[in-house]
Amino acid sequence: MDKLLITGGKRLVGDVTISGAKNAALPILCAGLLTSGDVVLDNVPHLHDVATMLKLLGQTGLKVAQDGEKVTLNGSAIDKLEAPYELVKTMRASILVLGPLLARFGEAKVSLPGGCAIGSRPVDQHIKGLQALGAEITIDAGYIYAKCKKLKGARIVTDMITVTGTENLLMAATLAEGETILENAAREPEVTDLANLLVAMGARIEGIGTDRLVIQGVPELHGASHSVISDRIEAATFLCAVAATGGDITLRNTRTDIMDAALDKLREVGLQMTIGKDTIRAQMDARPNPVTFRTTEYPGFPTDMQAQFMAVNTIANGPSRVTETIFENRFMHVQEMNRLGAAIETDGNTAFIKGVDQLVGAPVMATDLRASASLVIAGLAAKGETLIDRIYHLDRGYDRMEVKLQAIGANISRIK
Ligand SMILES: CC(=O)N[C@H]1[C@@H](OP(=O)(O)OP(=O)(O)OC[C@H]2O[C@@H](n3ccc(=O)[nH]c3=O)[C@H](O)[C@@H]2O)O[C@H](CO)[C@@H](O)[C@@H]1O
Ligand SMILES: C=C(OP(=O)(O)O)C(=O)O
Repeated sequence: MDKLLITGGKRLVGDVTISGAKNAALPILCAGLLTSGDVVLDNVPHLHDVATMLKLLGQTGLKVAQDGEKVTLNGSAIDKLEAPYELVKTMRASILVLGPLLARFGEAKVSLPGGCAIGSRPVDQHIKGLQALGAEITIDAGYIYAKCKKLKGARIVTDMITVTGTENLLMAATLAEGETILENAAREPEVTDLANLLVAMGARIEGIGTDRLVIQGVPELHGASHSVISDRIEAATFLCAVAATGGDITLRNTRTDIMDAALDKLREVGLQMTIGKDTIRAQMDARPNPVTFRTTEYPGFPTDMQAQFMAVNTIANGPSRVTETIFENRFMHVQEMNRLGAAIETDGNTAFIKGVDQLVGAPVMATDLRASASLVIAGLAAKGETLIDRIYHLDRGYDRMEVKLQAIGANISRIK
């Protein structure tokens, strides 16, 4: 199992090119199931989750051609309407094949994803929404069996805002008969990116970017080309890294208009930023200021940045408070950060961080994707060596993070 060895204390200086967003690429790849035409994608990140999704899609009979960041999908010969447990268990986003397969072929069998390190993460809203569209759904032996003659448009109000739930229902509704209204829809930029691709494929969607999506179903969709949006979480992760270590970095291929909540907090931290059209130059020469925040749905502060900001707070010049409202168990990094000398206490969904003068390197264990990234940030700022175990979590969602960090001066290496 690969590990990362970091010797902390280096300032980060240089350029980082941000990759396409994992959370946009995964639903967008599933949109390839909706048509027999070619879906030609660019800016697809090199991630384990993308490789897993391509494997899963390939097993359905979807043809996949990959050339670097370009991926071409062709769904003219899909014959296996299934997502098996072996793949779903390694990547929850596999649930995103359910809506498209059902809408186009009238049938799907998808393993239930189950919980994960950050929470129980049920998919009841995906199921409830598809049932409202007329699907018959049964659950047996860990699998969701979904069937329908033809999905029929309906008004769906989800109990909570769900990102992949919105994406699944949106994809299904594009091929349903008549009008579907998705109320309480997620407004995350990754949902918008998917919706833009669907429109390019011939879908009729109004309200893109709002919490009310109105879809007029069409009999079929056609092929299209699309470039996946830049990863706002990867970009903000590198900004947190330089806020913790000090330095002067420039991010390229960013989308600064979809990062307001994180950028506001980074300004409060003391990071000096010069924002260009698709670049951010970030300079830091002082100890970070502490920032207090609570995670909420977009456009609020993203839960996927909570752990990385907590890493910055551990060495800030004062106390801070972090409240996690999206997932019930997303503080697994706290104990590991405390092993590095941080002073964090938790009470329910709130963490109280003191801010210490210096972290000290130690062996730690990554428990989930963003927890891994936060430990990398903490390790870069710590004195001495930090060895991070179980970095397969990091590889799920960051495109060669250690290579990008090496290029800006970090002392980090992968141990096989
Ligand atoms: C692949 C992808 O895009 N993953 C992102 C997506 O995950 P994901 O789409 O799984 O997260 P959701 O937005 O669905 O989850 C939000 C909350 O709703 C709950 N819920 C959700 C669906 C449902 O049917 N029932 C239910 O109870 C979840 O347990 C959670 O507490 O959005 C999260 C919240 O921004 C991000 O952290 C993930 O990085
Ligand atoms: C929680 C995340 O991803 P996933 O939904 O794929 O587990 C994440 O990207 O931080």
